[in-house]
Amino acid sequence: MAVIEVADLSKRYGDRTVLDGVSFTVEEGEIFGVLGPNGAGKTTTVECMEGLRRPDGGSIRVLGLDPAKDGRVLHERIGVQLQHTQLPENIKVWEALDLYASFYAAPKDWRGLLDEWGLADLRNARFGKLSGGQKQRLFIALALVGDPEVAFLDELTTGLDPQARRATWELVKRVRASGVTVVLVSHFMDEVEELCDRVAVLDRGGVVALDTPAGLIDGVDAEHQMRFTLMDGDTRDPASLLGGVPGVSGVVRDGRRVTVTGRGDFATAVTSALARELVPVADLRIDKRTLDDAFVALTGRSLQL
Ligand SMILES: Nc1ncnc2c1ncn2[C@@H]1O[C@H](COP(=O)(O)OP(=O)(O)OP(=O)(O)O)[C@@H](O)[C@H]1O
Repeated sequence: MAVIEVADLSKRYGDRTVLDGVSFTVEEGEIFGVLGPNGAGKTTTVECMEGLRRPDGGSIRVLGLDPAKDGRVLHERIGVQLQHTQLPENIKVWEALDLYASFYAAPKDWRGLLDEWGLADLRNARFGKLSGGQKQRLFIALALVGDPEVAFLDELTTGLDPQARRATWELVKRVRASGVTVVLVSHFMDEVEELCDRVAVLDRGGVVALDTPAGLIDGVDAEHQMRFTLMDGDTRDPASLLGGVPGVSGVVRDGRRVTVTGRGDFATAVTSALARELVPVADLRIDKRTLDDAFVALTGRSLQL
């Protein structure tokens, strides 16, 4: 069942169009990624879904409600972690939770959230003293204090070190496991690959692809490589053995190391050819295609900053 339906969304700032014909649906219980480079319109898109910005065209339904008209009712059913959420440096963790709980008619008991999100020991800590990872834990707890059906998490891991990022990913999985649908805004490929069930790739104000991360990667016909090592004393020429294998576009030998470049499922065909010709090899490696390859194929640019 779709919990969010966005159809033909458009948004202008002054005479500048930043969203033009954006459409997608988010299904109940999924982690849905909105991926794109800086300025692509990700935050504008989610803030229209949250009722924080008014679209200029198109329609949005979140839990069957129009965020622009039913904002008050919707507010009770969604949780929002804004990209630039800030709290006073001096506010204590429990005070922040208590404050946010007061925004909702039927909030969760925030004492339970303290335990659930590993904040119990920090309940009297001041916001300004928390580490980046601890702040994100608090922001997630704040987004959940209203007991939402949908949580919007915007650029959750920007500025965190790798360990804190991974820890935050586990938290996002737990949010979903607790039955909350998650809309995750990100410009990190690895994050989206790890967390999202489906992804809308935004570029220059439009959706350029909408698929699972694996589907996006499989849809890319980018060249990639496989490498292996020939046995000592094997003098056969790999280029003549493998040059005609379907999908292969290049074979380079450097000593015993061989690198084969190709497209599609050429690696399976190469492995079969090696077996057929009774060529034993070692250290066989196939370079993984990534979501970044998919992004480059879709937009002509890399998203890696
Ligand atoms: N209130 C505003 N007034 C004018 N221009 C704006 C406003 N908000 C955003 N923009 C512009 O609209 C474009 C889309 O911004 P948006 O924040 O939605 O993109 P984004 O994909 O979320 O980018 P980022 O990853 O940098 O947050 C950008 O060029 C931005 O400068």
